[in-house]
Amino acid sequence: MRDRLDISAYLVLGPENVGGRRVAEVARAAIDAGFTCVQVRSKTCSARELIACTVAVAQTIDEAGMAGRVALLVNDRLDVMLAARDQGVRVDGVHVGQDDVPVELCRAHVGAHGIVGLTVTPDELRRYREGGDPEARLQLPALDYFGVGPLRETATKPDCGRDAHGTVRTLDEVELASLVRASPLPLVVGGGVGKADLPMVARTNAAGFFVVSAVCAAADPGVAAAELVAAWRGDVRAPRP
Ligand SMILES: Cc1ncc(COP(=O)(O)OP(=O)(O)O)c(N)n1
Ligand SMILES: Cc1ncsc1CCOP(=O)(O)O
Ligand SMILES: [Mg+2]
Repeated sequence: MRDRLDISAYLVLGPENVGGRRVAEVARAAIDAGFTCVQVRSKTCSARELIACTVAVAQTIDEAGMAGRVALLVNDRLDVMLAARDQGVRVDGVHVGQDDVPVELCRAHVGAHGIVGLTVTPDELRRYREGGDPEARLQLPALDYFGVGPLRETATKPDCGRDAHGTVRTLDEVELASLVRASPLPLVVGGGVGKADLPMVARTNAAGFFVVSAVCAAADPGVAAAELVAAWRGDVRAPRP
């Protein structure tokens, strides 16, 4: 999976995001619409619930004929990823934050062909660059991509980008483009992202966008996902005057 990872249209979701629908059903709608990567993320589920949810999404990806083409990752929980794999389904890896399980340990358990993604702030990203912090640069071989954000404040993760004074630091096109240029790894951008943002995100040459609400809170997640994919690909034509 490492050599063909596609994080261009990346769905992050868990039971608390889907408004009573099944996580696997929402994931399937997004995959059918062209999403390329799915991350199971829950801050409310027990480990057992998260394992069951991950297994269900893995089965859905398999049923869609996309196993090995649409990557399936688990947020934060290396143990959950391993437990789901133990049940015989394909789970490609984990996405972790700076305070989660260390990336070298993730790599050791995910395996040489698995996926490990890491969240960085703009300041943290500087540590991974040439001339930056040597300890951070040593982590690079364990990693496949960086997640950055937010584009705007989001209720899904209210602490994202918030500094010690409580101000949310958001990214604009100029800063995002400069982060993409400086990054030693592909960057995926999320946090408050909607379809109207995607032409701008695509112009920065980011590897992709990630969303929770734009798909999970939509009345029809499949339609919303298809509109996001079209906007990312630049298929959306300006309305006739
Ligand atoms: C693709 C992607 N990027 C960033 C995050 C945020 O991860 P983290 O900082 O660990 O915060 P939580 O998601 O655990 O609240 C992400 N999940 N996915
Ligand atoms: C997981 C995560 N990491 C940074 S913002 C975010 C959630 C983005 O959610 P939404 O797409 O609903 O704004
Ligand atoms: Mg985390």
